[in-house]
Amino acid sequence: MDYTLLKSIASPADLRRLPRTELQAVADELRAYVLESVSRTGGHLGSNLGTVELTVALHYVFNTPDDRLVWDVGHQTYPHKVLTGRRDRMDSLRQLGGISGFPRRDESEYDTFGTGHSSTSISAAHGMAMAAKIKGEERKAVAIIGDGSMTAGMAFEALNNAGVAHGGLLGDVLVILNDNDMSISPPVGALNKYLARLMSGSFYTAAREGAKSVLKNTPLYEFARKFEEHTKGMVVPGTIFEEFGFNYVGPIDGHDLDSLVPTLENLRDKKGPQFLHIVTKKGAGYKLAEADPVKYHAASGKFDPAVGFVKPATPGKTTFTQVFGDWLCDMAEADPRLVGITPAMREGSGMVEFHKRFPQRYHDVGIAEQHSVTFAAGLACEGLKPVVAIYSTFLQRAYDQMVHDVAIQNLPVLFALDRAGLVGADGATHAGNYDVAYTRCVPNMAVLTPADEDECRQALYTGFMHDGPVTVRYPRGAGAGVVPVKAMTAQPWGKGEVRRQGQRIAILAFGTLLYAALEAAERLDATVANMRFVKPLDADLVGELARTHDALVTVEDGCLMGGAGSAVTEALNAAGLSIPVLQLGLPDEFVEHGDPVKLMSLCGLDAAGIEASIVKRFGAKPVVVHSAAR
Ligand SMILES: Cc1ncc(C[n+]2csc(CCOP(=O)(O)OP(=O)(O)O)c2C)c(N)n1
Ligand SMILES: CC(=O)[C@@H](O)[C@H](O)COP(=O)(O)O
Ligand SMILES: [Mg+2]
Repeated sequence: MDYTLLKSIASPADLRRLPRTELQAVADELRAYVLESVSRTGGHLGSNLGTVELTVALHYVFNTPDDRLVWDVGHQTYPHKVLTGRRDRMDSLRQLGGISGFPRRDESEYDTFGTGHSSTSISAAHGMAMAAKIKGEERKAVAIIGDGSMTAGMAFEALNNAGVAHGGLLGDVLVILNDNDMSISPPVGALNKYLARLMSGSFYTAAREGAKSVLKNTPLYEFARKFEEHTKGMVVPGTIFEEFGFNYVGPIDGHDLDSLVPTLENLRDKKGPQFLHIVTKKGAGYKLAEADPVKYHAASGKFDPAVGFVKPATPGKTTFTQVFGDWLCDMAEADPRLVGITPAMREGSGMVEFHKRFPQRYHDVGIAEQHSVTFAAGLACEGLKPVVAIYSTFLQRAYDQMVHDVAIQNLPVLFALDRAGLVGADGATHAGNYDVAYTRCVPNMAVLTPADEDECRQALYTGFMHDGPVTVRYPRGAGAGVVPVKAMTAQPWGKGEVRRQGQRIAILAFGTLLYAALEAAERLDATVANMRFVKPLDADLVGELARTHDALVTVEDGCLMGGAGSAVTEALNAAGLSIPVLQLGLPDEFVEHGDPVKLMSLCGLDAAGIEASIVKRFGAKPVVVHSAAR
């Protein structure tokens, strides 16, 4: 395809100059372009293919960027990026120095709100709509949210707030529910069942009072009019969204531009909170993705669109996620009290097999991180042993639940924290940089940082056996390749181990950076300790190393501020030990998207970087002046 139309669109203003009859051709080119570029870069696929017509219609009808589009999650914004002046940069998507896979305010004026985590769009759009009212400006704010993201409490908190007037002001906010009957996995929960009922009874809603005028000029209007004649006097039931104060319209076909464009035009001209329910297909227009939307949610790398995603001929290294999934099944086999919980991340968290084998002990609670944690607390109160499998970045959502519902009551909940540290292509929104800092300060919480695959299995077992809340953190992908021993052995609680005996400098490694530290230590003849626990910290080992070395170096793949290195300095202070300490970890800045190996190197957290930092601080032949307190 030579993308003649797309090439003529440098910005949405160009799109708006085209006759409506050309829009389907634009959509066809756009879909092909997105598929082709994702096949070269990897990235989210199904959701982008499913929102092509919606994106064209939105930029055609609304006066963007003056009217604000807020994309929930933002994993479906590739067509939006192409239409908003970033067509030529799509080949750099999610790569170091390239454009982000999510909307970014610093990337384009059309990206009105940065996302990555779900269910924020209605709140943000409501804020923008209210700001327009307060400032006396005429503009619309549109939130585009998927059916999966709609399950989060935050979406309903926003509806609850946006549907009523405040001080006489009612925002002109339009919520578009993009219902493709999919989350990453098949959708779960009562809301999904409700939306399905709305879909099957669509003739009812099409005939509702508020909807009729909006459907004018659409193919649905005549149908709605006839239906109204037929049902005169009948009470048509309201939708939940109307109860929240929104004018509900739909469901309409989100791939049919002849319905979408006039419906959006009519909604654009209405005041107050509007709600449009559209129905789309995840992966639309690409048969393989339509047939298997779970697999085609995202591409991990390049692929041939004619062939689709293929498994590599030789299996890759076992990932930490797989280690967790195997451990979970083995542990469930051994202990009938185990219950596995995921907030909508079954595949990413390695729980597919567990779901198959233990369906009654598997709970996908939807995109509901807060609920997942308090639900686990409830299970634990009744003597069960919940394991919450959650990405480090998403546990941020449930901080109070972790503190208030789990830790204060000292309940035995195991948090399996996947995606700890930098995650690579998803960038700062998904990086798990903060969990050590935000968990270790909470009383009763134990924080385990396994160094490799086997340690991960044993740490999960150790945490599971502990009678209190525990986090076990591990990164995306594979580690050093240490094949887990099948037998599960509890690690000595709160104890680290010396892995290399050297002189003068002692490196205290937390987590998978142990191996980079060992490599650096070889060249410096430094001692290396695998600390295993951030909390309880092995204060005896810290003291011993401080007394026998000239300087300590802490190494971790989490944020420096408040992290494991800080725990070490606190322990030294508490023991009255004074020794130079170099703390290595992630800096006080958001690390961009890109290849994780390169990113770690840029942060000075590969073997060469660790060595260089030590040499820089302590000299090539590390000799440090002894402190008075030793
Ligand atoms: C708070 C949060 N939890 C989990 C995720 C991971 N996640 C990204 S997309 C997605 C599914 C979203 O479903 P939906 O909104 O229906 O969009 P679709 O993928 O169907 O287009 C999930 C669970 C996230 N981004 N944010
Ligand atoms: C958009 C989103 O939040 C998910 O799709 C995320 O990108 C998945 O990340 P992993 O590939 O690490 O599971
Ligand atoms: Mg969906």
